[in-house]
Amino acid sequence: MRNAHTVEQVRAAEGLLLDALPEGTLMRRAASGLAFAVLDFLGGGYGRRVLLLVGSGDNGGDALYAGAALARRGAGVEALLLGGDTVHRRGLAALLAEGGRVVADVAGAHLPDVVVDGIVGIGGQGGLRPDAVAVVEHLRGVPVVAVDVPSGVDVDTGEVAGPHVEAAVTVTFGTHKIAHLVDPAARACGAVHLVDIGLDLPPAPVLALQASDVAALLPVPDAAGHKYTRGVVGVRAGSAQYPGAGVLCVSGASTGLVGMVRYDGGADALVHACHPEVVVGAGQVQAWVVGSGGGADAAKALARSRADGVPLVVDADGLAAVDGPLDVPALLTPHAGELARMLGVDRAEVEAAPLRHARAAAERFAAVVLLKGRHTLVAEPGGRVAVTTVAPPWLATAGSGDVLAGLCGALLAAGLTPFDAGAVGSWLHGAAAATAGAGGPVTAPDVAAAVPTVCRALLAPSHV
Ligand SMILES: NC(=O)C1=CN([C@@H]2O[C@H](COP(=O)(O)OP(=O)(O)OC[C@H]3O[C@@H](n4cnc5c(N)ncnc54)[C@H](OP(=O)(O)O)[C@@H]3O)[C@@H](O)[C@H]2O)[C@@H](O)CC1
Ligand SMILES: Nc1ncnc2c1ncn2[C@@H]1O[C@H](COP(=O)(O)OP(=O)(O)O)[C@@H](O)[C@H]1O
Ligand SMILES: [K+]
Repeated sequence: MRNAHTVEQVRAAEGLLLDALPEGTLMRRAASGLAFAVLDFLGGGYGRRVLLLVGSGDNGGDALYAGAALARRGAGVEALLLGGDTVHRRGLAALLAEGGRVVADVAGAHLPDVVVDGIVGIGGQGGLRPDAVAVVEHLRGVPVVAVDVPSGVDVDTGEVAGPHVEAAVTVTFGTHKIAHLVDPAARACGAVHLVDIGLDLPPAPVLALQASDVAALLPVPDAAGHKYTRGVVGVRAGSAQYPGAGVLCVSGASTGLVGMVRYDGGADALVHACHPEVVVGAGQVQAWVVGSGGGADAAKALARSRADGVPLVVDADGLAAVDGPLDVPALLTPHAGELARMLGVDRAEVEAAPLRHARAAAERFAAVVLLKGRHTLVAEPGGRVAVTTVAPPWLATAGSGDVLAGLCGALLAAGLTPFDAGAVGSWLHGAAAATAGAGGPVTAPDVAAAVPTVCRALLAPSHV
């Protein structure tokens, strides 16, 4: 599991350790991990030119101590102090003692091989300040290693208020922060490298499942069971207008993770032709998937499915009929445009603050909300959020959302909670796209077809 904690949680954990350790221990651990990451990025230290951007706080202190270590390894290290008269004094003394130097500005100077962004970390408020914006703009094109977070992003929300640092690598300490997982800030982090500094932390409000977590949650058949004990998922998706959505939703449901798939939508001839294993017609199910390509019939399909009292996945056209708290366990699967309509806001507002809007929708509709995107968010009422980070951008292709809805429905029918079904389903979906595409394009049917291959790899002994 990759855990992302809030600034408040990190400060509390840091406070406990600070009392127990000699002064400066945590910063030395952080700076030494940072220096190794910069050396790794540069492929060595000797003869390399490093520019430190140093703010007024401990984030700047980390950069200065790391700069001292890099200077000791033969790098030419310069520091631009952006905190006015305030700077981490001992960090600066360490840098100067190793032959580093302070520069007054960067205009006209040769560009360095790497910039170390120690402008601001978890103590940051608001976006980058104008002096820092000008410097960052001037250095655009030079790779940046960010200290803890790229300066200018909001650490606890993943939002960005304006110009901010775009890092090639972010080196963080103790635990991930929410900005490392949640877009748009996550897009500015580059590769995130975590340095263990010994913090003891409580459960994280935001997490990202890793392969071993998904393997542990995957429903596997009981040796003494039969198809009904594995669960039956019902699909009410597709219509005369959008028959393909019904087929794709069924293809996501019918990847072998449940004992049976029923289809009760408006495209039964095509679904039956494409999926002879599917039973056509209404009947008893453990979960319904409603709405993908459902057109005008989606509202009725939702009402019928709710009346059954079983857990639901509600997608696409079905979402328009969700107007208040749901009375059955449910997973809603909007993209940003659909979530914006549900909340009565603009799509751009959702894209700028996906975490805030996914959490707000989870409270408002009393359901788990899976907000699709580059980093898909799965938010449950109460605030816990899973982020799926494994999907390649090729997955943004028509119909792949229908596959996801069916896949999540199968996991619900197999007995997973709506939160786990959303987190595991979106992980399998992203991994299937990566497997099927192997670095190149995929279509929605390719994604569904690759799900069993992904599951097989997860169930191999190395993952269990
Ligand atoms: N916690 C841990 O476990 C460990 C933490 N460690 C490190 O400490 C870092 C946190 O250090 P921190 O608390 O000193 O805060 P930090 O981010 O340097 O900012 C401080 C000052 O910046 C200023 N400022 C504010 N907003 C700004 C802006 N937008 N743009 C520019 N300046 C801005 C503001 O001062 P002001 O200018 O307003 O007076 C504020 O007081 C953390 O990220 C990690 O790197 C590791 O060493 C070890 C383990
Ligand atoms: N940039 C991206 N990187 C990775 N995955 C993406 C990206 N953009 C969209 N996706 C994924 O592509 C899928 C598209 O779903 P959706 O918009 O519902 O398509 P459709 O309605 O055509 O089925 C979602 O699973 C979403 O998370
Ligand atoms: K920083």
